Amino acid sequence: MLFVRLGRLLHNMSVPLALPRHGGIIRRSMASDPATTETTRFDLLVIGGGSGGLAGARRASELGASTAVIESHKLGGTCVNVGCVPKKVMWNAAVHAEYLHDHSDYGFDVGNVRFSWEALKAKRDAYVGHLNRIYRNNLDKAKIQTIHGHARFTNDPEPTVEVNGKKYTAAHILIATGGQPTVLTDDEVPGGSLGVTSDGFFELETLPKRSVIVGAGYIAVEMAGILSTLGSKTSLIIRQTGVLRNFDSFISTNCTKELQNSGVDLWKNSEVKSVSKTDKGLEVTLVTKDPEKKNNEEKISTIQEVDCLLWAIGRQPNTNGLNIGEMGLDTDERGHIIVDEFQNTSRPGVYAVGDVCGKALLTPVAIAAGRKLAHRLFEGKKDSKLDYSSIPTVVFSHPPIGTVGLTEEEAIKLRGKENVKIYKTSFTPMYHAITSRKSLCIMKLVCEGKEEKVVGLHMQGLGCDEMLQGFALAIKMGATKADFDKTVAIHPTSSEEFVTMR
Ligand SMILES: Cc1cc2nc3c(=O)[nH]c(=O)nc-3n(C[C@H](O)[C@H](O)[C@H](O)COP(=O)(O)OP(=O)(O)OC[C@H]3O[C@@H](n4cnc5c(N)ncnc54)[C@H](O)[C@@H]3O)c2cc1C
Ligand SMILES: NC(=O)c1ccc[n+]([C@@H]2O[C@H](COP(=O)([O-])OP(=O)(O)OC[C@H]3O[C@@H](n4cnc5c(N)ncnc54)[C@H](OP(=O)(O)O)[C@@H]3O)[C@@H](O)[C@H]2O)c1
Ligand SMILES: N[C@@H](CCC(=O)N[C@@H](CS)C(=O)NCC(=O)O)C(=O)O
Repeated sequence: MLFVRLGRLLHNMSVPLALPRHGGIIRRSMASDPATTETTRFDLLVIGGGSGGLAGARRASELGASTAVIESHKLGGTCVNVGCVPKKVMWNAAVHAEYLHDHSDYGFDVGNVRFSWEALKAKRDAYVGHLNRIYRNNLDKAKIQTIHGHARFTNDPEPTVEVNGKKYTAAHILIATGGQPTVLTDDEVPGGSLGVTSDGFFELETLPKRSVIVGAGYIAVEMAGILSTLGSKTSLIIRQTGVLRNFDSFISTNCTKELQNSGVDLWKNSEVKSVSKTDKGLEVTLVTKDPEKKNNEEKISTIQEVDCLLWAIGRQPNTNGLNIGEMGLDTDERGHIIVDEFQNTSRPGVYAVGDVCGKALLTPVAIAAGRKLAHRLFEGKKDSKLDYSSIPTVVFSHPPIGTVGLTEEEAIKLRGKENVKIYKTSFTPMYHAITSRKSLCIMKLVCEGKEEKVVGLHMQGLGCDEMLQGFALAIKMGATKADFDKTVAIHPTSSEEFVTMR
């Protein structure tokens, strides 16, 4: 420990040195001399200051590793800057807008309520800026060196990274570069570049009067909900007949209906053919297939005066410019870095976590994988790895969706229909007993085997976002339907339905 403290002290002073540290690592800190050809050495070098990179770096530093984080943009990565955090602020605003419709049913006369997108955006951006500073302070407090710039692997024999002309290496290099929204080129869809992605959504200075969103996943559903609820006339263009097709079909079907019920103009079996700009906004031309017609008849339609066209069609890994090909790192067909269950890449001493690996693109997954890796590398916990099964996830739709474990379809495929028992219910939550606006709550338990182990839980309804974490814990612990039944209900809540299902 003495070595570690001394090492950190000297490191902070940026003094060239050769100091044996735990693991026999020699580090030379030359960062203050731009002309140097020397390579600065750490125990852990993290590329990407987003969720996975920051969490892994901070845990490694707590465990005594000299650590640096390289970030090309803003600390906090996608989640803080253009993901979960600003999205949740917008969702919260949309929930306010939804509840306004119920105020008179609950006896409030709120008069003429006005909404200012500009005021909301200013407060949201200030909060994000505050988080950027907190993350910077956290790194400084942990004595982690922050290197600003774009990292690129060099051709040195030992894995080495170059940033702004300086070289850095480490016993362990973690790639946590995340991803970015997929964009369509003008060759793929003429005029497609006139649209924005989720990154552009967070730059919108005013509430678009007319929005068109393309996609059927998390982001399309969440942003269609936010825009529509806040008052933008919103069309959602999907290629198939429902959104969230990877989710349990109960959820996919219900979410598709809820979007329509809430006023989103849904275009099924449709794709954007072209986009053009006019004086009054964008003109989005769609082609809609009629699956009923045997000859695959197509209909062409145009949505006019569009202020915001938003592509939400998936994300791709940030590996461009990293020079990983030269490093000999294996990637899949979509460019994600292939890792084993311990986050090892195909090159010893180089690891990857988070979105860049393409598996469960969620902040807590990146964080947990980064932390588990730090415990393995710097605490000698050789079995430390993230269990990727039964990861709970929430879609911030209206109402929200919570889901964990196997879908009914997956359970049947894996275990056979005869070994799967389904319990489900759908009801109007008591909140809506006295409101004219209604939304359903739907719940499903997927149970397996004679003991009816709960292997999947899926729900959409008011409060489902906050309801999921506890149930996810029970499922992780191996709860059976009998355990659910043994648990006394909490009344009057929606969650009580999960422990009284028959
Ligand atoms: C709109 C939206 C909403 C989301 N909502 C949620 C949600 O509600 N809940 C949830 O769990 N997840 C959500 N996500 C997903 C979540 O944001 C990601 O899973 C998470 O941020 C991934 O973390 P990461 O560390 O892998 O990458 P990132 O957070 O993307 O961080 C990667 C960092 O690496 C930097 N970088 C890239 N290349 C280089 C380079 N060569 N050199 C230096 N730096 C580099 C980038 O600038 C970036 O800061 C959302 C995503 C989006 C887009
Ligand atoms: N609440 C959260 O936790 C949260 C929120 C946002 C994002 N995220 C994470 O971020 C990831 C990325 O989000 P995402 O919504 O961009 O991707 P996504 O969830 O992977 O969904 C993208 C969907 O868009 C459709 N699509 C793909 N290409 C298309 C094209 N060319 N034209 C039209 N539609 C197309 C596909 O649906 P069809 O095949 O059905 O057409 C595809 O499933 C998510 O998977 C999630 O892990 C999480
Ligand atoms: N509850 C979380 C922290 C909150 C969180 O998830 N923060 C996001 C951004 S708002 C993150 O990327 N955190 C990285 C980190 O905490 O190291 C945890 O400690 O695991």
